[in-house]
Formats: sequence, C-alpha cells, structure tokens
Amino acid sequence: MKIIDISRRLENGMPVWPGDTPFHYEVSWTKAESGSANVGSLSMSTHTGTHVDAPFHFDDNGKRIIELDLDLYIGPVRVLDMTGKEAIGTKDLEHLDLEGFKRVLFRTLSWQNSAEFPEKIPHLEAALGPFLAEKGIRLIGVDVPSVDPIDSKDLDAHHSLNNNGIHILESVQLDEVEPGDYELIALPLPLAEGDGSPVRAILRSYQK
Ligand SMILES: N[C@@H](CC(=O)c1ccccc1NC=O)C(=O)O
Ligand SMILES: [Zn+2]
Ligand SMILES: [Zn+2]
Repeated sequence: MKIIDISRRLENGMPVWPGDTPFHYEVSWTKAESGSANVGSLSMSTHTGTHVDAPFHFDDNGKRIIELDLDLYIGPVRVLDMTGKEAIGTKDLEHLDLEGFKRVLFRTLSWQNSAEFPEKIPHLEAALGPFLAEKGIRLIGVDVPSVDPIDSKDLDAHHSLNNNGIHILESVQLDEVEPGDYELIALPLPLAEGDGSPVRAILRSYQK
C-alpha cells in the first residue's frame, strides 16, 4: 500500500499562529558534552503544524488530548475537493455521498505558500456541525490552520463541531492528494493535559 505523508514539516523558522510560541528544536546536550549521545529539546505550540484540537482548546471544561478516542484517528477517510471556496457550508456538501464514512478531509489548496502563515483562509460555517453529525461524520480535517476564520474570537465552527461530537484535525498538507478514499492515520501524542497535539498524519491508498 502506498503511503502519502500529509504532515507539515516541523522546523525552526516555520510559520506559526500570529503571536504564538515559535517552533524551536536544538541539540541541547551534544555528544561531545554528554560523552555518548546528542540529545535534543523542543519547544512549540500545540497548534503548530499538522495537529488535532482537544475540546479543552476552546472550552475550559472540555476533554484533554489524553481523553480522546484514538479509534477516530485511524480508519477510512474521504478526501473532498473544496478548492476555490471562501467558506464551506451545507450547500457545498449536500450533493455529496458520505455514506459509510466517519472521517472527511476538505482539500481547499488555499494555503499556497507554506513558508508563510496564511492571512485569510476558507472557514467552515457553523451549520456544518449538525449537518455532518447527521451524516455520521465524527472527524473532519482541513488543509488550513483553523476551521474558523483566523481573526475569529468566538470560534463558532470549533464549538459547533464539538457540540455535535465531531473531532478536528488541522493543517494537513493535501497538495499531492487526489480527492478520493483512503485510510487515515493521525494519532495525537499522549499529552495528559494537552489542549492540542501535533500528529504525524498519513494517508494509505487502497490503489497500488
Ligand atoms: N483555532 C486555532 C488556534 C487558535 O485559535 C490560536 C492559536 C494560538 C494562539 C491563539 C489562538 N487563538 C486566538 O485567538 C487552532 O485550533 O489551531
Ligand atoms: Zn488547533
Ligand atoms: Zn482549531
């Protein structure tokens, strides 16, 4: 089976959410110093690169990363073409067949320059929460840093999805991915208190 890596590369200098902690990796204890091994250390926001949100990100009483059901982050996924849209709403989905799928990824291809943080992104309309839940969807993924507009403070789409039992995967990289059906694997780290977690997200294709 073919593996497509849909994770964004984590490296120093990479773009992060405006005002958020920069990504930093360094060898903090060199082989020369320790006498045996290079040992690195890492500092980053939990929302940098390809990551999942825990409900605690936008709800003080919401679940933490460790409490998320791993089952949702592994399994069949349908990648949907959403190119050219400023916002994604029920009108963009009502003609689509999602039968049998618990997971969907929206491929907007709107984040063109991955060296810079996007100023404007297509967002999800809050009506998608109940609509997608009705169709049996439990996980949605987007190829942009948020399901809400960058300048949103009320995070309507995050709340609507969460209130309808739908989990959120953000900043996947879908440039090389054809719309269609795959197996998704995107497991969060076992962060006991996390509000979000980086993931290594891959698609496995059923075709050769
Ligand atoms: N919703 C975005 C992140 C987000 O909202 C955010 C990330 C870092 C610092 C501030 C943020 N929101 C501020 O209004 C996300 O889930 O990744
Ligand atoms: Zn996030
Ligand atoms: Zn989010």
